[in-house]
Amino acid sequence: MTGGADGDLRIAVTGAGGRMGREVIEAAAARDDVEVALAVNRTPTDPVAGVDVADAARLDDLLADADPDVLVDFTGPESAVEYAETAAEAGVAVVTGTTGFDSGGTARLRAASEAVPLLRASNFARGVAALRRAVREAVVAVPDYDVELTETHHNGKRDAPSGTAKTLLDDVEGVREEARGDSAGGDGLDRRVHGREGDSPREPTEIGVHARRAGDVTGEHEVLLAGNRETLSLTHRAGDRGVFAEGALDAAAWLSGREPGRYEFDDVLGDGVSE
Ligand SMILES: NC(=O)C1=CN([C@@H]2O[C@H](COP(=O)(O)OP(=O)(O)OC[C@H]3O[C@@H](n4cnc5c(N)ncnc54)[C@H](OP(=O)(O)O)[C@@H]3O)[C@@H](O)[C@H]2O)C=CC1
Ligand SMILES: O=C(O)C1=N[C@H](C(=O)O)C[C@H](O)C1
Repeated sequence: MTGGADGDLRIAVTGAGGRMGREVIEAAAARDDVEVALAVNRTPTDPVAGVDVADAARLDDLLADADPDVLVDFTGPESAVEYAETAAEAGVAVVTGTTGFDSGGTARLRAASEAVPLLRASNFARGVAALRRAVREAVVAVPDYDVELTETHHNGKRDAPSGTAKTLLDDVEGVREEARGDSAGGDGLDRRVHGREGDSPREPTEIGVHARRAGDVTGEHEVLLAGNRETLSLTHRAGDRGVFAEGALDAAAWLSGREPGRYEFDDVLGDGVSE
């Protein structure tokens, strides 16, 4: 790990007043290898875990003053892109867990990653990394089974389906396309069906996607694979947001000092997902 004079990783946190921003600052406070050099928020926010929160509109000047190693972002898709571009101009690496990017936002993140290392992940839980592997393996084993994905989140979540759901769907489609010999690049036969209504039966190439929003559920993802005489259900449940914050800090520590480019959470975990 690279970092400040005493060897600590120095991070900047955007969205410091949000659910995840607070969690990241609290997780950093609980570690002795990470220092929060800067915390910003769009709207005025009281200190978080003793860390003052500055105005995000001044991010460029504040980055120049604080000179952090990595910017850790959990905000919204528009702000995440703007913050990543500001960090790239300042030569600061970026970890973003924000979800809901459109193709334009994704392209701008890619451009930012030409200047600095940028790691984007829809989910920083190690269990989700394991779930992805298990799902890919299961789909290889039963490529003709029906697949339905259900995700459940708290009632404050904006984007649907979740970023993790989209990642899992990409994984399923990639494996199924390969099994069928479809051309690579996501133009295969599979069709995502969001919810269901009407009177026609399910097509084999449908992948059902169901997004539930209720109460304070941190985050649950279930991939159901079903043949005619058996079902296989693979499920991850996040117990609290600390699991995401810890993963994001691990990613920041791993990313600091790397070459510019795009990175994923799997790069951090290597061959294993255990702590
Ligand atoms: N990858 C992962 O492991 C995880 C990813 N996430 C993702 O992280 C993101 C944030 O989630 P969460 O913390 O629950 O959300 P919150 O709504 O609790 O917080 C959002 C934060 O982002 C700021 N923000 C939102 N939109 C803008 C904008 N347009 N300009 C500037 N600031 C903005 C808010 O500022 P303000 O206070 O001013 O409103 C707030 O600080 C989501 O995309 C979510 O899906 C969440 C959990 C885990
Ligand atoms: O908004 C959330 O809360 C979460 N968002 C991420 C997603 O969209 O997949 C990760 C996690 O499920 C929590």
